[in-house]
Parts: sequence; C-alpha cells; structure tokens
Amino acid sequence: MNNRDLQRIIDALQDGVYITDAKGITLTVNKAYERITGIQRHKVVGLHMSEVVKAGYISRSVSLEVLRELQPVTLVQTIHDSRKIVVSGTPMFDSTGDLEYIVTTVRDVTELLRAKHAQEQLQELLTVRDTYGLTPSTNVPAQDLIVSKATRASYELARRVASTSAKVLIEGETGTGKTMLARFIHQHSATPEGPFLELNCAAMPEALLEAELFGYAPGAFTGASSKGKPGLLEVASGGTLLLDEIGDLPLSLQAKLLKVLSENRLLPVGGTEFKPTNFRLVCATHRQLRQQVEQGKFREDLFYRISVVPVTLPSLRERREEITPLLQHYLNVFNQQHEHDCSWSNECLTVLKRYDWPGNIRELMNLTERMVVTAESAVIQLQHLPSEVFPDWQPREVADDESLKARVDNFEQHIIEMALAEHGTTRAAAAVLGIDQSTLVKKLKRWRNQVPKSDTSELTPVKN
Ligand SMILES: Nc1ncnc2c1ncn2[C@@H]1O[C@H](COP(=O)(O)OP(=O)(O)OP(=O)(O)O)[C@@H](O)[C@H]1O
Repeated sequence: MNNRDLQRIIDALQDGVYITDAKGITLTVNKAYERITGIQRHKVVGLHMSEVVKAGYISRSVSLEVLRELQPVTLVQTIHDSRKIVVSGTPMFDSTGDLEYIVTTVRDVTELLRAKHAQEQLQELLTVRDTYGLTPSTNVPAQDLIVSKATRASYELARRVASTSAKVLIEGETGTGKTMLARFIHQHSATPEGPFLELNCAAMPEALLEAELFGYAPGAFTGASSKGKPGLLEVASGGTLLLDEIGDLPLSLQAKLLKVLSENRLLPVGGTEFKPTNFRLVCATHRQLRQQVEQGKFREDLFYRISVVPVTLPSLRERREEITPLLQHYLNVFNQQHEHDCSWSNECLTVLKRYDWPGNIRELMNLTERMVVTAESAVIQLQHLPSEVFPDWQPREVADDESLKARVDNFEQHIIEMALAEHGTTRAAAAVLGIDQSTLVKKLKRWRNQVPKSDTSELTPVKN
C-alpha cells in the first residue's frame, strides 16, 4: 500500500491520528485530527514534537512521553473551547524490536462527558417521571372538558384525524389546553391503550434531551447503566408521543428526529444497532413555527412533516364564553379537593369574565384554587381577588377634621371606581349607578385628573 492510500484510509477515521517516526518527527496527521484540534497538517509535518510544543500548537506531547518510556501513554487534555480530548500514544516496533513509529489517536470526549452528565440528569428525570406518573393514558383520570363554539372546531378536527396517522401540530399560547388536546387525540387514536408520553423540548439541555428522546446503549459512557436506557421515541412505540415546545428542539436533534420519522427506527446514543419504533406523533408550540423556519431556526422539511394537520387553540380571551363554566367547574374541583364550600359572587364572575387571562386556563385554575384555599368567607368577593385581576381601589383614609362633604366625596369616588372596575366602561358604570355618563366622567376627571381623552363611551380601561 502506498503512502497516498494510507493517508486516505486514516483520513476516513473518526478519531484523530498523529504519526511520528522513531525520533519524534511528525510524518502525518489525519483530517479528524485537524478538525478536533484545529491544527493543520502542513503546519506540523516535518516538525519534531518538541518544536510542535515550542511553537505552542500543543501543551504536552504524548509522542515524546512514548519516546521516553517506550510504552503506551494516555492522557486527557483540554484544548480550545474547553473541549476535552483523550490522547493515546502507542509505540510500534519493527521485527527486530527497534522503535519504528509512534501512533497517537485523539478522541474528542466532550460529548461523551456531556452525555455522562446528561445521564445523571436523566436518572433524576426518570425518577421524576415515575413519581408523577408519565404512565399509559388509561391510568390518567378523564378530565372534564369545557368546550365552546370557539374551540369545538379544533376538538372536532382533532377527533376526525385522531384515528389516522396524520401528524398534528397544535398551536396556542401557554395554558390554552394543548396537552389536553393531545391527550384527547391519543384517546381517540387507533392505539388508546398504548402509552401517552410527553416531553417538553424547552425544558432541558441538548445532551439530556437527546438521551431522553433516543435513549442510550449499554455502557455508552462511563457510569451508564449496564442495561442502557430506552428513549421516549422507543417507549412511545404503540402509543402517542407529544413533543411540546417543538420550536425549541435544537437543529441537530431536528435532523435526527426527521430521520426517525422517515425510517421508523432510531439509534440510541452510543448504540450501533437501530431499534424499530412506531408511534403517533403530536407536536405543540406556542411560537410561530413558520417564522422560525424563515429565520432558519427550524428545518423546513421537519416543519412540513410534523404539521400535516395544524390545529389552533385560541387564547381564553378569544373564548370568553368558556370563562364562567371553567370558573364554576374548577371551583367544584377545588372545593372537593380542599373540602370547602365556596362560591363566586356575581361581581367576581363579571370581573373575571372580562379579565384578559395572559396565562389562560392554567392561570384560571391557579386563581380559583388560591381563592378556595384562602377564602375568608363562603362567597368569594371582589375584594378577595388579586390586584392584577381586580385593582384594589380603596377609599383614602379620612382625617378626623375633614368635612362631611370631603368624606362623602371620598366615599362617592370609591363607589364609582368600584362600579367602573366591575363594569368596565363609564357608560355601563353610569347606567348601573343611575347617573349620567357625562356626570360620571366629569367626577372622574376631577378625582383622577386624567381621564383618557378618547373615552366618552366604551373604552375606559379598568386599570389605569
Ligand atoms: N377545555 C378544557 N376544559 C377544562 N380544562 C382544561 C381545558 N383545556 C385545558 N384545561 C386545563 O388547563 C390546564 C392547562 O392545559 P394544558 O396543560 O393542556 O395547556 P398547554 O397549552 O399544554 O400549556 P403549556 O403550553 O404551558 O404546556 C390543564 O390543567 C388542563 O387540564
């Protein structure tokens, strides 16, 4: 074999290779060595290893140590970008026992070390998963669904496609019920008895995400379980996998996921054998995935693959008719849970129906539970609501020597501010209080000295 062929062969290796002669003069390096260390072949070929060290290309030469000790030497070095490499030098002797070459291999173990760290985190995650029961959907108690005109179309579309293998992309703000809808799809799919698994792609670092999705092979890295760990892409086989916040999946994993979806098989981290898999994929996102495609943050081919049927869940403020039923439903749920018997006052229901609910149903549930556990009376009143929901407008404290007129004025302001907060507009507040809208606006102007100019009718903000 000539030198050219030999070079081609070592260039095909994934590990870096560095070869010196018996004196320690560099004969060649391969492409992987150039890639891993950033040191180019033409810069070091012909140089003695001591010159390579002197020139600052490397801090310590394994070849020189092999030359000294005439036996294999391995050490771990940190190079630029804090990458960790394992360098192993081996002496090669000719038939008479004289040193002929020193062959050094260089392996970048940054990823492996990361994966080891990931494995520890994964272990934690799996414990959490066990504790919180990411279990087959049949074990999950059916939850009552509140559906209105605004969401019925989404649920009907989901039901129609549930039994097919079409991939569904659920879009909606946080807390709008994307996971709930995915579960609904699973329950109406061809494999409702299979597992329903969910992974939030935004919640963990890339290496951990990869180990979680793909699993890893036995002994993939030091400290890995001797049995290896199956990934969610494998465990979900025969069931449904929800990839939440898919827009946060790193590009490298997007490519790997695409391959799994095309080939129905996967390669665990550190594995050499493909494993077959077949699951129902549902993805969810609160982002504009198409925009991410345009910005090059999300692969276009994967986008088309996962969004065969896009389903949108509107925000709660776009489906206000669900607010009261949801408030009543979750009040019952939390009353039962905490053995209370609370009810909403009508004023609360009116105010809450108009509130914008940036956290959507999840925020509504949290607020309801908070009201139930902190309730001072059986009826939840406006003043119990947190100030971001209902501005806690209190009459100012009156001084002992204030006139009756000033005190009445103060009390009047309290009544008007409360009516405004409850009914939202000066027109509605005036109607309820039985006064002219213009009188109310004039009074407000005097008190606040800053009624919005445009507001003569519907638009006085509750909070200003
Ligand atoms: N139609 C509904 N009727 C009753 N409760 C619902 C409905 N939709 C969602 N919920 C409840 O609202 C809460 C939030 O829903 P879910 O977790 O599905 O939202 P999400 O959009 O997946 O949130 P995130 O984007 O933060 O993951 C859950 O506790 C869920 O049970």
